[in-house]
Amino acid sequence: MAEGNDVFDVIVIGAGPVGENAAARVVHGGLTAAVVEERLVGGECNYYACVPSKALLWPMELATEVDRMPGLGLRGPIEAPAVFARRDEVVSHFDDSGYVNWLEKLPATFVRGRGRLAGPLRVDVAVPEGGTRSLSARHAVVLATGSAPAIPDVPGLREARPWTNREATSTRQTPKRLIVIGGGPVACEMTQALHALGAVESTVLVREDRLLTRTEPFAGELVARSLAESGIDLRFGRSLARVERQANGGPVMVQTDDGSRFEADEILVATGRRLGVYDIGLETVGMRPDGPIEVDASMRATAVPDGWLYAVGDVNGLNLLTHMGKYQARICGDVIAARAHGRTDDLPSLRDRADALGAPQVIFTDPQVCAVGRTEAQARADGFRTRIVDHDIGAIVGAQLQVPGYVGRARLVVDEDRRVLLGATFVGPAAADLLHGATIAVSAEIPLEKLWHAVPTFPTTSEIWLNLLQEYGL
Ligand SMILES: Cc1cc2nc3c(=O)[nH]c(=O)nc-3n(C[C@H](O)[C@H](O)[C@H](O)COP(=O)(O)OP(=O)(O)OC[C@H]3O[C@@H](n4cnc5c(N)ncnc54)[C@H](O)[C@@H]3O)c2cc1C
Ligand SMILES: NC(=O)c1ccc[n+]([C@@H]2O[C@H](COP(=O)([O-])OP(=O)(O)OC[C@H]3O[C@@H](n4cnc5c(N)ncnc54)[C@H](O)[C@@H]3O)[C@@H](O)[C@H]2O)c1
Repeated sequence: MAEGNDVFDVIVIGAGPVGENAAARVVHGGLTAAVVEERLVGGECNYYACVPSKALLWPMELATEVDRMPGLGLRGPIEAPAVFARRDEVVSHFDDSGYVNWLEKLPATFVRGRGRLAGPLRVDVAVPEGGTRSLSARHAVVLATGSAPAIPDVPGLREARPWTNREATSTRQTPKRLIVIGGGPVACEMTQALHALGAVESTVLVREDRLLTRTEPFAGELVARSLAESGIDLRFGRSLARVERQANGGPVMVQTDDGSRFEADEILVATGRRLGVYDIGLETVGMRPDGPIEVDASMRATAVPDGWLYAVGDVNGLNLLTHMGKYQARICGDVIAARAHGRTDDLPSLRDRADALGAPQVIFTDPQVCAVGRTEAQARADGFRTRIVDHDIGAIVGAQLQVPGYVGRARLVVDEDRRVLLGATFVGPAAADLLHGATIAVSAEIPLEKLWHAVPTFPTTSEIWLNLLQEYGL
């Protein structure tokens, strides 16, 4: 291979949180790296997903908590312009120069443009000034191309220029009448945020018969109850038949398969993700863009001979969550460095265990939905002899002190043969604080008899652990 300025040990395509972390670990491991990004360094997560959505949600959550506490209370509605201004701050006003500096200081070489594989260990970058910059890698190419919003193929939907997470999280104005399509985390979080910020007439059209279908059924039920109590109109079992909006703008009309019609100022499509496998040159290395990039536990793409291609984050479809992608990126960067230096590459820390155990996730609705590991249904489907332990979080003194009238529920999924936790779910206000204990218990497979000695403090909500273990029979 010809050596020159554009030859690096490793090339990372995509500089979302996951690509950035892969590059940092590669450099930390003593290798050189180039990072290619066509849009903003920081990725969907930092500008149009996790970070801005939470900036829009926190005020709603705080306001709700304050309103629940006797003696306090919100005076007047949330001031949407102030919330949008703070959102703009946390997304650095959509300026990625801070992240670019961080990358360059690693040090890594930053290349702005669209990257495409151009055969083994080669990447062509279509640069903004026109033309192509050809890069070569000595050891590995890492795909961290993430995902983009998926828009279902419904007559008139694209022509109606719907909002996706990108418009919803970056808006500076709230539509008064909003229709949301989908019942997953994006639909639930963004409906609540926008409703609190002025979308007074919000309607959610859900294809299934419940919200958040990947979580325990009671999680979707509690979130649905909360949405309905705040005045959000939830319609289950509805599929889109047709969407219409005049070419020159105006209201949008949605017809569902049962013939019902809904009208709103804006429609938000929250129907999942299109993985970043298209137009990235997969065919030049014998692959096809027909699904997630399948990887082994060291994040190496299984379809490519000689093991030089890796895929981390949303693009491998394992768990579409920032913290899981970053975990994979740490493994991937360290494995690449170990292999390049001829060091042992099969240490336990160099293999992905967490994805298969079940990723921890917090859905930042009110109530929060916090889960790790398997649900009851998943555990049974996977053939475990399973026992379920449920408890009302509202029965815990600490929970009632913190949130008067606390409504919430917790569930442990126990593997009866090994007496370890397969999963845990906590739903309720501020329940996120309970999750990491569960994540440790599930990932370390701590026997319940040992967990019994992890004494929760009084009076905190963590005493739910004591009640759950007592309920189990300890
Ligand atoms: C509204 C919303 C809220 C979310 N909230 C949370 C949350 O609270 N917590 C959580 O853990 N997860 C959350 N997620 C999921 C999270 O955003 C993703 O899991 C995360 O962004 C994945 O990171 P990534 O780096 O793999 O991909 P991305 O963030 O999508 O970044 C990929 C990057 O690659 C670039 N790219 C793609 N193709 C190319 C190419 N060919 N050449 C050059 N560059 C390219 C893109 O421009 C992009 O910058 C949320 C998602 C949404 C939509
Ligand atoms: N706090 C968090 O951790 C957080 C927040 C937001 C998103 N995320 C992650 O981002 C990813 C994307 O979230 P999402 O909510 O967009 O996707 P999702 O796949 O979780 O949910 C999509 C929803 O849209 C529905 N749907 C799909 N196609 C449809 C169609 N053609 N017509 C009508 N409905 C349709 C599905 O039935 C489902 O209810 C997920 O993996 C999610 O976990 C995480």
